[in-house]
Amino acid sequence: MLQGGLKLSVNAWQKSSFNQVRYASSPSSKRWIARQVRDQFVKKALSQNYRARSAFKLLELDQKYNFIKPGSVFIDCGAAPGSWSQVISRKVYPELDLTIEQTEAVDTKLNDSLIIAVDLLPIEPIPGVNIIQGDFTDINIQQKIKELLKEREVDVVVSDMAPNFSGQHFIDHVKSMELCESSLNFAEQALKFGGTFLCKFLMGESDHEFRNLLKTKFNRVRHEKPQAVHKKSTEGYYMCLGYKKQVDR
Ligand SMILES: C[S@@+](CC[C@H](N)C(=O)[O-])C[C@H]1O[C@@H](n2cnc3c(N)ncnc32)[C@H](O)[C@@H]1O
Repeated sequence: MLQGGLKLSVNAWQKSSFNQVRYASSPSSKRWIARQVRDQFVKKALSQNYRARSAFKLLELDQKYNFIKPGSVFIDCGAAPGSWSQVISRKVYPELDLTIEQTEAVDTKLNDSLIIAVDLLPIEPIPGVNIIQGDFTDINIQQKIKELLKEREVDVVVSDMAPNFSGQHFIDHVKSMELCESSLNFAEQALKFGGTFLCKFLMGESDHEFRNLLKTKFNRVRHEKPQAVHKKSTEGYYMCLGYKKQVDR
């Protein structure tokens, strides 16, 4: 996540971050801030007014697979602070200048797109995005999503959900796979035939099992590690195309 307000210029932000490095209390926070200052994706996010560097993970995947299209229905799970929803909103409402942070409501009837973003944390308003605060794994929250959908089928479910890190890799991996399963369960109910599912996971013992499950449900499943993922990170993404929805006869 980016530190500092969106309105800071890159230079001002760098200057303030250098000061933070000087005054940071612990060595690990010094290292974190120093890494942010050097990070090309942090700089790009600031200059393009994205709320987090992770925007560039979704942009890279969309450039490769071209699945963010106007007129589609999107669910963004684990959306805070909102950079993936910003990417989707800018792509599906190209008529609007969404590079400028706006708080007033935007007429989303420009086309048939629908974007629903869910997170445990609050998300500042994003033009064209319906925000739900709550636990995505809670059926009451999933019911709220269904109410917003009004029986529309979903084209794309993306999940960038990450658990609170315990620091113990195995525990974090298991929690991450639970979030993946929850988003897949929801996707199975909501996606249309041929729909797309993208989910983040932390690599570990059971990711292959999950991948095999995905392969039974989608025509194409690819393991992706976009450039904006830190090299040493165990984070990966499953990009799943062509949902094989069972159609009732
Ligand atoms: C890496 S951040 C997402 C960044 C986001 N894609 C963006 O580009 O701004 C992971 C998010 O997952 C959320 N999260 C984790 N567990 C969740 C849950 N059970 N329900 C909803 N959100 C959850 C966290 O609150 C956190 O904001």
